[in-house]
Amino acid sequence: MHAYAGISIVNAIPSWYGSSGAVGLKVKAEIEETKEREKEKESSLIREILDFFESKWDIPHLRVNVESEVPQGSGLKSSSAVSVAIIEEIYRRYNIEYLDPPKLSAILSIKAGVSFTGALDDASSSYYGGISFTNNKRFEIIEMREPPDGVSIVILRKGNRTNVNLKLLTKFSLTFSEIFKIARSCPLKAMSLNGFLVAEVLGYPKEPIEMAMKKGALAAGISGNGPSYFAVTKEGDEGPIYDLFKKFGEPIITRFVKVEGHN
Ligand SMILES: Nc1ncnc2c1ncn2[C@@H]1O[C@H](COP(=O)(O)OP(=O)(O)OP(=O)(O)O)[C@@H](O)[C@H]1O
Ligand SMILES: O=C(O)C1=C[C@@H](O)[C@@H](O)[C@H](O)C1
Repeated sequence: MHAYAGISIVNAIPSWYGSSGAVGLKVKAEIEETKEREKEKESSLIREILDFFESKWDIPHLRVNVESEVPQGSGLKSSSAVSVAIIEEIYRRYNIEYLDPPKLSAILSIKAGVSFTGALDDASSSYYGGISFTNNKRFEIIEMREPPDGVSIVILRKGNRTNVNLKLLTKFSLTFSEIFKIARSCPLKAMSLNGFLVAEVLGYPKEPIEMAMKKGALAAGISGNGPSYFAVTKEGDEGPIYDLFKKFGEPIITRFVKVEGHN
């Protein structure tokens, strides 16, 4: 099964309220049965998911193959996409019905230590497409919404996040919960506010965001906990932002993904 990478509208770490938009970069996961698992080759997240299923259901040992269009440690929701895709594959293959894949992904991501809040916002957009609004503390999807039409997204993919002090974000919980309220009526505005604040607090350069806005982007920011940047433009207006981002790395142009639903 494939799931989607995503960009942040509101980072949930400070206030537990999060919002994420699915984009057309895919993460595919396939499972195959194996005699022995090679646990030392599994990422902590994959190990947690396989251990969970083996402990609860009588299923064979599995090996997971992941093909991803986004690098790990990029802030582009790779971990949530990998986990919802594996969970869905296992459900389908062994006819298991349990929690919705995004909810189970959130629980197992916390257990695996790869997420603070479980990132239900990321997992929901990754699995269903569209834009998610979630309360991660309550494992609650508040709303799944269609993304805006007629826009393109230019992403500056950067991987291998180095140590950033995510605890600093929690000092700004009130501001982020206000940004979440703004996101409910104006996701594009919230993306930029979130992006500026995340960059400021975590110490990422704000230049790519500021310059993208000056060049006419509708929104720009940092995704997740960084280090990837993105900008939203009117369809057809990507050129100047693409050229700008090219100065900082290898940009890619994509679109929001509409709500597809797997249910
Ligand atoms: N392609 C992958 N294959 C296997 N495991 C992965 C993959 N991507 C992520 N993971 C697992 O998820 C963990 C966290 O991933 P990562 O730091 O990439 O999160 P992210 O989703 O990019 O970040 P953010 O939450 O800021 O968007 C990794 O340490 C690894 O255990
Ligand atoms: O670890 C987490 O809980 C999160 C990480 C980032 O992707 C955030 O964007 C997300 O909202 C929550």
